[in-house]
Amino acid sequence: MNTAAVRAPSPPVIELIDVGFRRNGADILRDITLTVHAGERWALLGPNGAGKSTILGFCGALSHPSTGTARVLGHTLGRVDMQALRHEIGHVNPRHPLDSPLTLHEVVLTGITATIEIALRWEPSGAEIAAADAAITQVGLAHRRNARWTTVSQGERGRALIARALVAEPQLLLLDEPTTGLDVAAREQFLETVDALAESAPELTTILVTHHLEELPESTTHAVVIAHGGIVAAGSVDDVVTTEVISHAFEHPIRVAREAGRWSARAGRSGAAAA
Ligand SMILES: Nc1ncnc2c1ncn2[C@@H]1O[C@H](COP(=O)(O)OP(=O)(O)OP(=O)(O)O)[C@@H](O)[C@H]1O
Repeated sequence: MNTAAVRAPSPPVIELIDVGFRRNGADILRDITLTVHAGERWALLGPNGAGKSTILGFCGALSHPSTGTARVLGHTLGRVDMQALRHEIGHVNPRHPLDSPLTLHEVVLTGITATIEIALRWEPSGAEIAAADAAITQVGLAHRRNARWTTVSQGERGRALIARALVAEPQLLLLDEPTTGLDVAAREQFLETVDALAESAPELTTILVTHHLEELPESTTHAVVIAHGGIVAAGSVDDVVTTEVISHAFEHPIRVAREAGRWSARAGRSGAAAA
């Protein structure tokens, strides 16, 4: 018997129903309806200004929509303590605004208090120190545990920020253009780390925003493409990340290919230069 066929569907991690977002008289998002289930690994794609960060802001309980309903981990935004909800969500922001020379281990510990610096009058317990060490090992950085943040490379920082997010045992992990500024080797190491989560944390739901299809982890299962504040396509990654959908969203001919699990995009030329 196929047990997958009879298994009850998992409750949604994100539910956006007819969501709209309006600022200064302008519709930034409209008619956004999207459901994300536990263990799915989504890519959020679209051209500059499409509204990706705004949607990620709802998923991260940083803001709530002007119209419609947004539920995150079962809580309706606007009717929940957003700050408390944020503790259940890991957020990897490559522009982590840290000024002081904490060690990598200390930066990971700040994931427990959801602060940038070590929280005042806070002493991590033995279990919390061990959890930080486990998360650092999980992302392959045990040898850099005591390195000062200022001496940690961009690539290592990206992986350390995943460890910082994981130490709080989130159900949802948001990755906001996480490979920005990484060289090609560091990018691959970062993507390997993300792919490894699919094995080590299969129930963890991830949403990754990127402009570049080459930066999609192999383990991506679903994608949503947005343009001009609306959804162009959403669903299984192989149905959505196609030449047709991407060309439509970016309003430009873009040939999409998938080879050995990874995606590539080749943009056509307008022809003006050749004329
Ligand atoms: N609070 C706000 N007030 C006014 N306009 C806003 C606000 N937030 C976003 N916008 C506008 O809404 C549009 C969508 O912004 P958003 O940052 O979500 O797009 P994005 O897809 O993440 O873009 P990018 O790829 O350039 O980061 C942009 O035109 C932006 O200028």
